[in-house]
This record gives sequence, structure tokens and C-alpha cells, in this order.
Amino acid sequence: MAATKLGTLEKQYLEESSERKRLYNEVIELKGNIRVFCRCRPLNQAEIANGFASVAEFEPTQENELQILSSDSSKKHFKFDHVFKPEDGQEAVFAQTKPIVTSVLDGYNVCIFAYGQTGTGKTFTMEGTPENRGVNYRTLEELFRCSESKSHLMKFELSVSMLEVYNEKIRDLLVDNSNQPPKKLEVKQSAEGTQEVPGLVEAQVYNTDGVWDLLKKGYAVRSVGSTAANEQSSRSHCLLRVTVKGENLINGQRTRSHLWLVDLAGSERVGKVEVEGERLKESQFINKSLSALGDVIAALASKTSHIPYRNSKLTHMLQNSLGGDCKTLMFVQISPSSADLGETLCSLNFASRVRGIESGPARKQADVSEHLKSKQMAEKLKHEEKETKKLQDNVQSLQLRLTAREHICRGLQDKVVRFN
Ligand SMILES: Nc1ncnc2c1ncn2[C@@H]1O[C@H](COP(=O)(O)OP(=O)(O)OP(=O)(O)O)[C@@H](O)[C@H]1O
Repeated sequence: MAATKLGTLEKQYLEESSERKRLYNEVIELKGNIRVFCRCRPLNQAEIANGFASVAEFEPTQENELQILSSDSSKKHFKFDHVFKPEDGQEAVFAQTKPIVTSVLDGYNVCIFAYGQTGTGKTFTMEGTPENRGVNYRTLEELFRCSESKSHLMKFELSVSMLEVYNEKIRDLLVDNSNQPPKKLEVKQSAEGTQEVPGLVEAQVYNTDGVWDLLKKGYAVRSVGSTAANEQSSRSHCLLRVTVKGENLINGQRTRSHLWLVDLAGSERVGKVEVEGERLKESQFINKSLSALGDVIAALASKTSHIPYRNSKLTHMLQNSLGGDCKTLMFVQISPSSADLGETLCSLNFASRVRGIESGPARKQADVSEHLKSKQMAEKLKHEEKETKKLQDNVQSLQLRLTAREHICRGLQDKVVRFN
């Protein structure tokens, strides 16, 4: 009798969790599989001392808009999925990021990358500081929290790899290379068609205690140099890969998915940072791989059949986590200083292009400020706003259904656990 009841509960639970997963996915898809968050850092001491003013203006009631005051006093208007103001802290940033990172537990590949000029806070957002930990640590903390809360029904194994791409060479950050030449690592296609880096250390992690030490070890090995724009400039792309192996203890279904957390090297143009010699060579490699990333994004946007993933180590490695049904989040990091206006506009224009990629049924709006003058465009905009409103309502109602399902799921989960 008890066994029949347990069987019924387990069946109900499986049905509810698959419905929850479907609804959750629908919400993410409606919001867009490629999302862009903009984060503006505060003016720093040097900028204040030199009398540079802030060119970034934020709408107090709008959490997804910002305006940049151009040199000709006109205002350029940008819209993203969320805009973080200088006073927004790491918790506020992670609160918006959390739903995307946790979908890796449902078996989805996820890629989060921070893009922007040197010194705009890419490392601050991803890595953070011991007092103000960033997305990387908070993500692992959240993954442990979620996996523990499901531990009677799902078994998860989490492992972490850390690597950097420096001058188009892949370097394992979890290997101490000080006494010997670094092992040469390459991207290879596996029998299943996925991109792998054979030989890369995959350190299994069991709880948050060990994670911070591991991350610190990797960060310490990273290639850092000094440019005129940032004293502690990262000259490499730093990638943290979390591999999640999941096993459903009720139906035995297994998943293996990757979450990439990428702190890209600075995107500034060479002339700006007064580089020479080794620094110049680094900048050329950085620019080449960032433009390869731009080309991949442009190809995804125009839906061409050939996506040039192989043009750089960075895009080749991320091939399975960029585009398609993967969830991608880009942080575009900007400086508020009038001295950085040109670079800020370049970054925001690039980010608008990324946001313009249509993925899933969500229709996105790119930066339209330049076209607004034309009446025709204004009408189109009005129509798109109406459509967006409809979509937002749809998302809201789905979100409500999702919350209800999550509630039911939790109740059933508790019952199954009590029965066991
Ligand atoms: N939102 C923020 N709030 C407070 N301080 C910040 C913020 N963003 C960045 N900073 C500070 O600005 C400085 C530069 O930031 P960071 O090194 O993260 O920039 P970056 O974009 O990673 O630069 P690079 O490309 O040269 O590595 C650091 O001292 C950092 O602590």
C-alpha cells in the first residue's frame, strides 16, 4: 500500500518537475536566450581629481535604460535587459544573474561573459574581491544550495576547470607550471560532436569551503600586466568552466552540462592604452579574438549557415555554449567618465548588436536612437513596444504559473522525502 502511494507520489513529482522545467524554459526563452546586462562602474578617484564628469544618465524608474551624453550634447539612448548603476552592488547583480546560472542544473549549457574597455570592472563583476565576491563564487554557492535542496531526488556532481587564453594559447590555471614548460592544450572535437580540451584539469568540488581557495589559486596564476588605463590589467581571457553531471534518482535520467563564466580581456583600441613591445603583441591578439567573437555574434544574428567559431581559440572553445538553444548572458561593462566616451559608445554599440540577435520567440529592440527621426521608424517602434508589452504580460503570467508549479513541486518533493 505504502509502496503504491510512494509510486504515485514519485510519478506526480516527475510530471510536475517536467512541467516546471518546461515553463521555466518558456519564461527564459520569452525573455530571450541571449540577454545583455549593462553595468556602469563609479567614477574613480583619479577621474574625480582630474575633473572628468559622468556622461552616463539613468532613468530612475527604468531598470533597463541608460543615456550617454555625447560630445555634441546630444543624448544616445540604449536599452538592455537590465542596467546596473554605479551604486548597485554585487548582490543586486547576482540576483538578476541567478535564474540563468541555475538552468545548468536542468541540463542546459550556459555562457556568461563580461565585455568592455580596460578598467571598467569586468574582473570586479566576475571575480570580485574577498569582501565583495563576484558572479563566479556566488554561482557556485547557489549551485551547491540548489543541489543540496534537491539531494533526495537528484544527485549532482560539480567540477571546476580554470583556464586562460593568452596570445591565442590555452593555459590551465589549475596546474602549477612554475617548474616545467606549460602543457600545450588544444580544442578538440569529441566523438559526440562537442568541443573539449583534453588534458584540462577538472577539479571536483564538494562545498563552498574549497571553492574560494581553488578560485584564488587560479586567479593568482592569471597573466596580468599594466597599461596606461589600468594598473592591474588582465591581458588574457579568463574562463571558469563548471561541469554539472546530474542523475535523476527516480527515473535514472542523466545530464552533463557546462556553465562558462568568462572574464574577457580589455576591448580598448591599441592607441588609447599607449602600448608597445610585448603589450602591443598582447593587444593585437586580444583585438583579433574579440573581433572573432563579434563575427560569431554577427553570423548568429544574420542566421547564416556558417558560424566562424574556429577563427579563435575563444570562440572555438565556447562553440557549444554560444547560440542555438544555449543560454547566453553578456555583461557590457562601461566607464561613466567623459574621458572614455568613445570607448563607451563602441562597447554599447557592440552590446546592442548582441542584444539584437533574435533567439527563441522573443523579439528584441536594438538601439534605435539614430533612426527615431524618421516617422516610419517611430511607428515601427510604437508597434514593437506594443508587441513587447504583450510579451511582457505573457512572461508575467507564465512566471505566476511557474511559481505555483514550483510550490507544488516543493510540496511533492517533501512528501516523497518523508515517505522514503
Ligand atoms: N561596480 C564597481 N564598484 C566599485 N569599484 C569598481 C566597480 N567596478 C570596478 N571597480 C574597480 O575599478 C577597478 C578596475 O576594475 P577591474 O580590474 O575589474 O576592470 P577590468 O575591466 O577587469 O580591467 P582589465 O580589462 O584591464 O582587466 C578596480 O579597482 C575595481 O575594484
